[in-house]
Amino acid sequence: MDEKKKVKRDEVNAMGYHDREHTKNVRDWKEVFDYLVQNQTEIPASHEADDKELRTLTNQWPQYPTDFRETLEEYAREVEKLAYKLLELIFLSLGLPANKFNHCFKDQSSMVRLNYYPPCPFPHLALRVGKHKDAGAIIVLAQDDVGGLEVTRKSDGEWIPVKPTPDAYIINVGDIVQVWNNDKYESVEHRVVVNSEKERFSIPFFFFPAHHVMVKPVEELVHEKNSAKYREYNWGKFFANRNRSDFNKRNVENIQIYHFRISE
Ligand SMILES: O=C(O)CCC(=O)C(=O)O
Ligand SMILES: [Fe+2]
Repeated sequence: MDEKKKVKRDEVNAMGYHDREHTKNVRDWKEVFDYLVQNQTEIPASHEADDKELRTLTNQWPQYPTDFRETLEEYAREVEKLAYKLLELIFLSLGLPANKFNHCFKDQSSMVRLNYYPPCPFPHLALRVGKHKDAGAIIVLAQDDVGGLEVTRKSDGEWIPVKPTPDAYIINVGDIVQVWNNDKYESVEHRVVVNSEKERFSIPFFFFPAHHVMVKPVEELVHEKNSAKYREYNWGKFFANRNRSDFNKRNVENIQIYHFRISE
């Protein structure tokens, strides 16, 4: 049996290998291996608001290659340090204490994803990853030199390719940072377009807080001229809701932070 099939994810444990992800209910052209930064992590068992049950996710590691686990765990530890640093710089830039939100990541639900995008013979019919905004706090993305990542330009909504820069990460602000700072730094909409000839690898690190964290605009930033733009929401439930289409295509729209927007 393929080594990857032995660590295939299932309905109970979302970690490990899979090749059937959907973004906004459309199947993506890729294979994925997901692992948590904290080997065991609690998340809500369902997206239902009044269901308090938790589920423990555990990493699944293949036996081969033998140094796979050790290498990836070390990678996660190092990128986690960078993510904390970036978060601290964001808060400093807003005139707030650098470590203001570090406690939210004590029981973090952060994960790393290894993306393999095979060449796609039907480039007009598929996307490697459909358009979306990343839900977490910060995303540290490593990619190879193939390209395909695109972001929307705010002024006119055009898709702009992000040219790969050797040995550099792409840093994305996620929805949580956007809500914390009340829209000062916005999470960008992005997608990955297919390539009919070349395969592509990318490794995003998703910096996610603990499931119980309630996300809302930081009080110090909210005042008469800058009223809170979002109602408070629970991270774990948001994430569980977002992942509802992981296994099956659904007819529900994905949850987005604008669903928590306070109308002016
Ligand atoms: O592969 C990439 O460059 C980005 C993937 C992505 O946007 C995601 O997994 O959220
Ligand atoms: Fe993304």
